[in-house]
Amino acid sequence: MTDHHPTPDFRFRVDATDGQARTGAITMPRGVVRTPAFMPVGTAATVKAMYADQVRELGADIVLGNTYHLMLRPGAERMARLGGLHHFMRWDGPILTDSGGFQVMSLSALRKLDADGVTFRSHIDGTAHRMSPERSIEIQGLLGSDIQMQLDECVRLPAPPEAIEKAMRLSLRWAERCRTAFGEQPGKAMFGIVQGGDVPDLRVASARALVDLDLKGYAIGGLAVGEPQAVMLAMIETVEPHLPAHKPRYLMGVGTPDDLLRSVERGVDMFDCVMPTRAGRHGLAYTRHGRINLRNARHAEDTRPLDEASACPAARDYSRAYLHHLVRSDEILGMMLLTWNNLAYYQDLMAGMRAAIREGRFLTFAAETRAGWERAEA
Ligand SMILES: CO[C@@H]1O[C@H](CNc2nc3cc4c(=O)[nH]c(N)nc4cc3[nH]2)[C@H]2OC(C)(C)O[C@@H]12
Repeated sequence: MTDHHPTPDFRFRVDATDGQARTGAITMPRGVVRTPAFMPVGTAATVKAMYADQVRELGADIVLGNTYHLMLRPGAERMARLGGLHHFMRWDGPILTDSGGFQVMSLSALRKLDADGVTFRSHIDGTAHRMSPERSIEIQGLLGSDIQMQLDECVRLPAPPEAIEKAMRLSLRWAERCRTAFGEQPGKAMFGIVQGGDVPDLRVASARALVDLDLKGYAIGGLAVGEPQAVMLAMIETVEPHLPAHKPRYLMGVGTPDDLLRSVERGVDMFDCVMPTRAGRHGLAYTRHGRINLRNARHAEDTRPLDEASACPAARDYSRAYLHHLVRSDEILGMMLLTWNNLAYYQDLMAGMRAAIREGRFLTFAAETRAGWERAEA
């Protein structure tokens, strides 16, 4: 496989395909993102319970930050005065930032959306804030983001088709305004976000209109909001043929290990999800043998590690009995070790997919991976 090095501009290369699955890399000044890629979520300038060095060592090339959280605390202008998000959190690789619209609608109180943006009150201290497409891009620039997301409106499903269409068209207008505000930034990218809910015609219209804007990458939004996996997969299948093969596809907020396998199979290149980190904090371990709830009493005297074959110390060097004890005791180390294990498992899964696609055995890899989850624990 051709090795990849950072490049002065933003470039995406597909090295191999297997069916619709692709593997390659995004190269940019701050580093190389091997695809398919999973981005650990670093919402408030930290991947919760992890040191940035650990996140890098377990194989993550890029992390996600959130405009909504960082504009409220510590503040976009303050972050710029402090040298930007990379310096602040000691992450020197690429960072992708979400634009804030989704988080405003899912986290803030008293929000009002209009044609020019969204007005809302902070969930932290109740202060009033205004976010327009231009302000969202300005904030992402102040943070120093390498891949900036357009401001969009994500409608919660189920919703009437008229509401879905209205939000999709607003998001298209905001995509144009974000592209204008972003301008030309050679080593960086602004991605559009395909909306359209669960209405195929609206999904296609959204994708085609965004492709006409000739953006550097395309996200599929409006999913992973509680809809059945079959609906999510159907929307990927609907949108994928209308997205250019030579640009990255990013499925926002996804997902479980099974979601990742099925979405990569359908041509998705990038993912982010709070699942591995959030589950780790709640005592849940993702492993090759499936998901294990360490709170369960059956682990109380189990001296085996989570996975003796793992390169991750959290998976290899600690007994399930100890992890059970930490979780039952609400010890901070329990959250740390299970977060570490989960992120390492997710990165191992992505690395396994990349190799399998290169070797033309993706479907076999997927089947073997699922079989490993089914094999009931001894
Ligand atoms: C497993 O954690 C829950 O699953 C949701 C992740 N699902 C998700 N879908 C998304 C869609 C969009 C979008 O359309 N546009 C923009 N800009 N960003 C988005 C971000 C998204 N993340 C989390 O969101 C809640 C709060 C529902 O719980 C988490």
